[in-house]
Amino acid sequence: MATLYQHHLLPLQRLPNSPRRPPPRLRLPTKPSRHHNRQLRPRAAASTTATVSAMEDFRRWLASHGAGDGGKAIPAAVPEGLGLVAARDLPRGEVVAEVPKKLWMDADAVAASDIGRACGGGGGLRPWVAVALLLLSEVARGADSPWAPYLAILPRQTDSTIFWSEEELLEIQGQCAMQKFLPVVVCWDLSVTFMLLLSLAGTQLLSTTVGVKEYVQSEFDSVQAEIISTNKDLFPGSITFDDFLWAFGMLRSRVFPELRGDKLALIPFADLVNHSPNITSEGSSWEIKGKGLFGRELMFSLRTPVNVKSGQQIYIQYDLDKSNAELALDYGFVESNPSRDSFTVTLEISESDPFYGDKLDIAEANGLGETAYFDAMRDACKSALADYHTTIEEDEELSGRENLQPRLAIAIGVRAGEKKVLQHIDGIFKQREEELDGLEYYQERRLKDLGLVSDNGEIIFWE
Ligand SMILES: C[S@@+](CC[C@H](N)C(=O)[O-])C[C@H]1O[C@@H](n2cnc3c(N)ncnc32)[C@H](O)[C@@H]1O
Repeated sequence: MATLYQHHLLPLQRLPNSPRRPPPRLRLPTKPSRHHNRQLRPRAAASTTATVSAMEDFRRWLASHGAGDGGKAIPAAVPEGLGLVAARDLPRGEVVAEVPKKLWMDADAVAASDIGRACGGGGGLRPWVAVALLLLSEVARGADSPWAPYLAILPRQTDSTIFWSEEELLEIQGQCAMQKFLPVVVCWDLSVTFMLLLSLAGTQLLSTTVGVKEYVQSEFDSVQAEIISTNKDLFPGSITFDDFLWAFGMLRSRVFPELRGDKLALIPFADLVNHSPNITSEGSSWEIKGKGLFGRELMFSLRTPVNVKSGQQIYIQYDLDKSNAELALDYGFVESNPSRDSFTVTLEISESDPFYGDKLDIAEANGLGETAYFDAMRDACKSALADYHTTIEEDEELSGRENLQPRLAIAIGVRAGEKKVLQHIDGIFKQREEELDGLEYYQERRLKDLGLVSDNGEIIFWE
């Protein structure tokens, strides 16, 4: 336990957004954040009037570039920050936002920019790093940027766990006991997907968040050395890790999930659409199509997946497959839907184990032949459950309280979900343990494979 606890604390102490770090110097957008953690990135004072005028500028900018679709959706302040509100009754499938390619921040925009010129078209960079650098260099240009009205309405941060303080992150701690010695490698979630993995990997939200930040830090170190420090004209103020993390967080939370790799793009206006758990349709709510003369101009077209009344907010479904931990990491919210709960259990067979081959064989065949294995799984579940500082009942009581801070609500939602999944796994192993007598033993199965035992379990003698 002590070792595992340290495993989480060590990287956390090095978290780059620690309040001990000097404040970022890049002037980031001044849209007021509804998020409560102001330590990391103190924002410039911005009055409501400034926001209203920023929104007006943004709307004018959209209209002047032919974005929108007859003003059916209006960017507006909503409980989730900003969002799209229906200007009239909209039937399901109606196009609500059309955004021409010239407004997208994507690989082509990078190639056409000074960033692209400075690094050979930007093609050598990872797509997200290239767009992140474009975003930061355009922020650095201030009012001279062609995207200035869009940049001005971007949030300073979201409730994604990458923006949480160390104290906030520790609210979700607890799950590390699963990394103790155990005989087989198993990865499981509430949908009872049974997968076999052959390496040890901590997969819970806390360690994932730390891992993501370490990854972003290493990317930052490279671009800092190779691009930022050698192109002072593009980045006149210094770019800090916090700035780079902000750009990463914006991409992570705003890019439509299907726009991956070279297609990665920030689509102003369309990226204001918020998520609702009530939208359960699998199909995509958007498409890219040709418009104008000979369909030459590419247009990002967003549709409403359901009927929306005038004045109501337009929502889409971000991703039905994401767990609550992934939603918390990418967007900074969770759902109460239990199918979003997950706890990935990653255990390993030690290669020095004298029965390594046999255990691996058992694992690969999904064989469940040893009482010890069930005991270990059940012990691991209990041990992991004991590591949480609160019980499910306490979490439920806490989550029912009024005016819960959004990040605390996320932490409670994720850790309660993990515990429910652990209890579920424990229940399954308990049940299988009780059924053990009826299961085919490994030795018996191997003899059967060799044709030495009949289906009724009798040894076949061929002499
Ligand atoms: C694509 S942006 C949507 C526009 C965003 N609301 C804004 O103010 O710019 C995604 C972000 O919106 C917020 N968001 C979207 N759907 C939400 C929901 N159902 N609950 C809470 N926040 C949500 C989260 O901050 C998320 O990271």
